[in-house]
Amino acid sequence: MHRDWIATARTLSEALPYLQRYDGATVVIKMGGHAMGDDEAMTRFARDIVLMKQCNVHPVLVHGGGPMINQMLDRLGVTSSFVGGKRVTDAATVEVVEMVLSGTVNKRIVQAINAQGGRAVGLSGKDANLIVCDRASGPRGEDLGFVGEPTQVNPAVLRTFLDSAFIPVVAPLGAGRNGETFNINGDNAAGAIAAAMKADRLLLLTDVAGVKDGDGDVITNLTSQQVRQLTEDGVIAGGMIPKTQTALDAIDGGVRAVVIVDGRAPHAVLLELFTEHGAGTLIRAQPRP
Ligand SMILES: Nc1ncnc2c1ncn2[C@@H]1O[C@H](COP(=O)(O)OP(=O)(O)O)[C@@H](O)[C@H]1O
Ligand SMILES: CC(=O)N[C@@H](CCC(=O)OP(=O)(O)O)C(=O)O
Repeated sequence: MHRDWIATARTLSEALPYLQRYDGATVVIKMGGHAMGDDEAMTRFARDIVLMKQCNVHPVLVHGGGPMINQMLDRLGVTSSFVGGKRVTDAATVEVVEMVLSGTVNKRIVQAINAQGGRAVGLSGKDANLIVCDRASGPRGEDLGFVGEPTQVNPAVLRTFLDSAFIPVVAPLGAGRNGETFNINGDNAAGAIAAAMKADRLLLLTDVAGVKDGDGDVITNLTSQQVRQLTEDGVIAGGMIPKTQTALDAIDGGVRAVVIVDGRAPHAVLLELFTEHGAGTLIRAQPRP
């Protein structure tokens, strides 16, 4: 029994250098719909976020919710398709997307954090013009309807949260210049916010252990150059393309490092930030010295 207590104390003690390294840091965390899991997993995630904030590491949460949007569209009998990893979004679909993301999904996360003693505040990219968008188009110039490409991010509202106990939770919607509402891919929204805030870390929580090589093994460290090569070789494909592209854009935009990590793994965020057992794939501009 005593040995267990000592092991627990040692784990806490070993967190000190990480707590010092991240003191006052801004960490943007994107939680994909597939990574959200059941209520127990959500509670665990929420507790980790509250612990981070308590340790003076400032989380800015951005969420997805693709599977939840699909469920609601099914219930309403609306079909939707994807081009280049983005949902083709007509006027009726964007109404459903906003309802699900800003409503159900956003408030589920907000409530989970607040139930753990945090003070989460839900926002979307439309609040305070946080994310202003132009129309995005597909890889071959396809019309995607109301899908937004973030062109101007105004993070002032998020900065006010950094100096307070509040934890912002952002739904990936954007404001158009002519009053439109735009649906933004969650990874894109998180990357744009992380770059605008010059975040210390961007964590992309997904449903795989990290970026895998040709043999299916997780690559723990990648440079921007290696990401470009693996994409050219077709090893990085499908849903991993927008994620790694977001990582490169964020690094070009001044984010120090991006980690793609398995959000289904218990305490993935804590392990990544506060222990030497960082999981997933770390992408940075230069290789580690
Ligand atoms: N090299 C790779 N390493 C890991 N996953 C990859 C790779 N290439 C393609 N993928 C695919 O990318 C998917 C992750 O993207 P996606 O499903 O869009 O995630 P999310 O829903 O979390 O945003 C993985 O489930 C996997 O099928
Ligand atoms: C334009 C676009 O594709 N938007 C996404 C927004 C949600 C999202 O990104 O959800 P995940 O992170 O769970 O995939 C969509 O409509 O599904």
